[in-house]
Amino acid sequence: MTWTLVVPLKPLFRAKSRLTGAPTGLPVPELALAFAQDTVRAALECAAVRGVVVVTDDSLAAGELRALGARAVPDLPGDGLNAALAHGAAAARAAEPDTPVAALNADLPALRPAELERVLNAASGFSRAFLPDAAEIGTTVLTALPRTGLSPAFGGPSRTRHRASGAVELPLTGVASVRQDVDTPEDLRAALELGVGGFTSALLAGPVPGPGR
Ligand SMILES: Nc1nc2c(ncn2[C@@H]2O[C@H](COP(=O)(O)OP(=O)(O)OP(=O)(O)O)[C@@H](O)[C@H]2O)c(=O)[nH]1
Ligand SMILES: C=C(OP(=O)(O)O)C(=O)O
Repeated sequence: MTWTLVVPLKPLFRAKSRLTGAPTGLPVPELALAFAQDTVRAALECAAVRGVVVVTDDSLAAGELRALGARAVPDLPGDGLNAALAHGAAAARAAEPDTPVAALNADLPALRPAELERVLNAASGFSRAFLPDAAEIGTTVLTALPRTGLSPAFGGPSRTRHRASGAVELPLTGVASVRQDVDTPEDLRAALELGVGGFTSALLAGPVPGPGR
């Protein structure tokens, strides 16, 4: 079974507000874009993924993520995260009515394709399933089989809401890269320990000094 992933991304100028003032000293919008690029690139390298639909109103991010092979669609006007996910799932199924769909956060810079494949393969046994984030409060992946509504309830303590909605919590170990979302400077440290992808690591390494500098 191969999945269409729906990746929501806020406009970069308001994304990742909890990283403002982080010791990296880097502009937060640049970090948010690099996280999304690493997330989408790893997702597209996953053998269980047939495509990625990014939902974003940010034209710069849409262009960069299309360049990696994702499809990008704008948000519905004024609706927020869960509406964006439902809209992305509908766009995916308008193109491919029988695809299973999975919401995936855009802030997983350490994501490893093989770990994502384990999560999606485990999810294929349940009509709806989810993976809690590393903090065990939120959610990083929510899945729905063909002809099943995604019914996303993301935002803050979404683990409890997804469980209450009937989605099955996947009891997996060894998938830390799929669970490590980055909201705070502490999360970024944890992601760096796991090993982040090339966009984030290049940004954190800074520009290569030119001659005479
Ligand atoms: N398309 C879209 N994506 C959203 C929206 N709100 C949040 N997201 C995305 O959903 C995921 C979780 O978002 P949040 O935790 O609310 O926001 P964040 O930018 O990650 O972090 P904070 O600003 O620190 O809350 C991230 O990938 C966001 O970019 C929205 O209104 N539209
Ligand atoms: C929106 C969510 O994530 P975050 O931890 O980024 O707030 C969530 O987990 O539902």
